[in-house]
Parts: sequence; structure tokens; C-alpha cells
Amino acid sequence: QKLTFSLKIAISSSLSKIHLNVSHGRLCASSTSFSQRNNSSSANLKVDHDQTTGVAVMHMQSPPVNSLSLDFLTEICITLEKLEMDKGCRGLIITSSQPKVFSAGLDILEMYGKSPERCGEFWKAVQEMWLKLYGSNMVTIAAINGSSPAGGCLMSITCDYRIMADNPRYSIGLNETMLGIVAPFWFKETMVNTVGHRNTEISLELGLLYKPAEALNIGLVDQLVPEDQVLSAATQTMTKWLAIPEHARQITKSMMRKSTIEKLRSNREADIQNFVNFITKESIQKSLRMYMEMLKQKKA
Ligand SMILES: CCCCCCCCC/C=C/C(=O)SCCNC(=O)CCNC(=O)[C@H](O)C(C)(C)COP(=O)(O)OP(=O)(O)OC[C@H]1O[C@@H](n2cnc3c(N)ncnc32)[C@H](O)[C@@H]1OP(=O)(O)O
Repeated sequence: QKLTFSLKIAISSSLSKIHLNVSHGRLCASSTSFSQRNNSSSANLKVDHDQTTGVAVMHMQSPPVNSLSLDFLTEICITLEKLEMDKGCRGLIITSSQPKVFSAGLDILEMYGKSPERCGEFWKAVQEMWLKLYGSNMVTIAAINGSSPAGGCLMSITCDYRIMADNPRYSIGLNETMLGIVAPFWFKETMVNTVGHRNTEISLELGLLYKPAEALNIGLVDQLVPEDQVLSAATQTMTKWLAIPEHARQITKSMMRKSTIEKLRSNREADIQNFVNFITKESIQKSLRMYMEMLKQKKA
């Protein structure tokens, strides 16, 4: 068996000591005296990358509700690509900086009144985000510190592990049918891979949104913690996951997810066409309009 050693030397003028150590088959160079942070921000994302632990925390900060617009999805994909390529990043925690909401899911305005070309571009970006996250070599943890409907739930279940704030005002689930739309096969399969066929069937047909305790009960999330401990619990869990021999964990993850990923990879164009045909239908546009009106009325 071939062992791959990656020599990670973080060069910084402020660091005088670099120590070599071997950890789970990885030869690492790390500082023992300082924690090196590499923080970056784009318009709607803040990434704190701790070079010492190899863990990046991606804070979504797209007001008001982190809805996934084409621009926001593009930003997320670029960030994921950079982190994936960075040998110094082994773990990713995704969380929200917006109060009460992890992500409201796909931006409904991207699916309403838009040209077929634009809808196609949007859907390609949704696919891209899913492919990058579900197929990531990094350990990925969703620190769900607010509501997480539809695409927000999808984002969460693409991660390896989910920790949710134990606040009954929050909910999570694939509620697409409540909008009069249908969760595509790869949303469905990610859900099946998480909570099993029967739970998915009930959940998707009824468009259920689960309170944290219910979500824990069906295995949609893995752990509930008090709201102010979501990030610290995610960091603790990350340490445990990163202690597993890396190549073995990565191959196992790939084995578990490969067939679902391949199904989309080999059908991307058809899936885009399917989405565009579906979403531009007059009846579907009407359902989306009614749903948006309902959201506004709820507010009034
Ligand atoms: C065959 C298969 C083919 C393929 C078939 C097609 C497949 C498509 C798959 C779709 C996947 C999706 O994710 S569809 C998206 C589903 N998402 C949802 O149902 C979530 C809807 N939102 C909510 O429930 C709530 O907003 C929630 C997130 C809990 C936050 O509640 P709050 O009270 O804090 O905030 P609100 O006042 O409701 O919202 C603040 C503002 O944000 C707006 N807003 C909220 N969610 C939004 C969203 N997703 N997109 C845009 N805008 C949104 C509201 O309208 C408000 O706008 P102003 O009034 O202007 O301030």
C-alpha cells in the first residue's frame, strides 16, 4: 500500500520554529507556538482558516436569509474549490452569520420570471455546489445555527456530520412540495443516504420541516446542542474526525457516495434541461408566486 506523505510547511516570518511530526500517515510541519490564521472574505462569505489545525470555518453572510442566488452559489463554489486545492485545509465547518437562519435554500427569485438560459445557468451552479460538497475530500460539518429549509437542508446533508442548535423555533427539511415543486433525484438520494428510504418518502411527499428534536429522531441531524455551542461542538467533532487515518476515511467516503455522484455527473445536461422545462411552466411559476406572497403575508 502506498503511503502519501504531504509536507505542509507554512512559512511565516513571525514563526521561528517549525516542527515536523508524523500523524496518521501524514508528515506535517506545524508550529507549536502560534496558531496561524488565514482569513479571507468575499462579498457574502467569511472564511477563517486555521492553518495549524487545518480547519476552515465558512460563515455565510448573505442577508437577509442566506438564500442561494446564482452570485452566492458562485462565491461558495469558488471558495470550496480553493479550500479543496489547499493541502493545508483538511476540514470545513459551514455555518451562518445571519440571525435565526442557516440558509433559506435556493433563492426563489432566481426561479421566478427568469429566462430559460438564466434558469439553466442557475441550476448548473446548484449542481456544482452539490458536487463539490458531496464529493469533498475534506471532512465537512454543518453547524446549523438556524432554520434550514430545502436547499439549506440539502447543503447540510451533503456534509459528513450535522450539529444543530436546539431551538424549537428552527426547522430543517426538504419542503419543496410545499412550494409546488419537486426535489430532484439527487436531492432525494442525498436524503435517502442520510435518513433512509421510508423517512425520505414521507418527508418529501409531505414537504416536512422538522423541529430539531424530530430531526435528531430520524437522523436528519446527528447532534443537538445549545445555540451558543454550535460552533464549539462542531470544532470538537472535527478534531475527532481528523484523527482518523485520512486516506482510509476519504476512500470510505467516496465509496459511500460515488454512485449518487456519478448519476448526476453523467446526467448533468439532461438534469438542467429537466429543471428548465419544469420551472418555466406557467403552473409552476404560479405556485412560486403564491408561495412568495404567502411568505410576505406571514410577515405582515
Ligand atoms: C422534476 C424535478 C425538476 C426540478 C424541480 C425544481 C427543484 C427546485 C428545488 C428547490 C429548492 C429550494 O431550496 S426552494 C427554496 C425553499 N425555501 C423556503 O421554502 C424557505 C422560505 N423562507 C422561510 O421559510 C423563511 O423566510 C425563513 C428562512 C424561515 C426565515 O424566516 P424569517 O421570519 O426570519 O424571515 P422572512 O421575513 O420570512 O424572510 C426575510 C426575507 O427573505 C425572503 N426570503 C426568504 N426565503 C427566501 C428564499 N428562499 N428565496 C428568496 N427570498 C427569500 C422573504 O421573502 C423576505 O423578503 P422581504 O419580505 O422582501 O423582506
